[in-house]
Amino acid sequence: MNQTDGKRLAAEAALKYVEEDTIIGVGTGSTVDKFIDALAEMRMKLRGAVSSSEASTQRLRKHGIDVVDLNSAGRLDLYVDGADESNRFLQLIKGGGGALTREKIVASASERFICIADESKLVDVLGEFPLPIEVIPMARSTVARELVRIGGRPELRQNFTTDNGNIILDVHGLSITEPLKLEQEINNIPGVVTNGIFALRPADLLLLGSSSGVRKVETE
Ligand SMILES: O=C[C@H](O)[C@H](O)[C@H](O)COP(=O)(O)O
Repeated sequence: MNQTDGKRLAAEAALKYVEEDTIIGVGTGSTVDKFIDALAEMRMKLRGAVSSSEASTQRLRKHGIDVVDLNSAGRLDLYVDGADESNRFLQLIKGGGGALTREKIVASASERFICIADESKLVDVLGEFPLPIEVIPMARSTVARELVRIGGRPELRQNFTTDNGNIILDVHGLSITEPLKLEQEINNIPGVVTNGIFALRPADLLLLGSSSGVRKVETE
């Protein structure tokens, strides 16, 4: 089984957590694309979806799923999204697709966050995947200098603008042993919109797809 099959299995397994007549929060990425495709079969039973990116919005609409503004949706019961890395506490690195800020907003508006991924995403220590940080363009250099000061090697993501009109710095070389602390520290740098550590709001359940099926990992 390859990574794509693992993603598909996890995405399909998430479907059973979706309740009828609700508005569901939907993340972004290749794993979520599979979830959206699976969600299409129950579109008539959904009230709609709050989307975390323009890409997911387009895909949801293509399947005939109504996309609802978060401001009119109120609090959501469920948010489903992928991740670039997860530790066993379900603290995540996200933002490989650049959608981290809207993802963090929708996750924070949701009672339950189910993360879907293939088994390669589970790691002991976060940080092998370069940490994405969304930055206001005029602050690129000042933010980059601060990131070097805390031990990282920031690289500007080339030819990329976020859905919010900002840039992404991908930070290499961080071994994130205290995710909660680092998430707050980086978010305090002026010019940072948000960073891809999801520790203040970790996932509640991780569904990991692999050749032996779907493994459930819950917070300890
Ligand atoms: O910005 C993108 C998101 O955080 C994705 O959830 C993350 O990059 C994982 O993507 P994929 O499912 O494609 O591995």
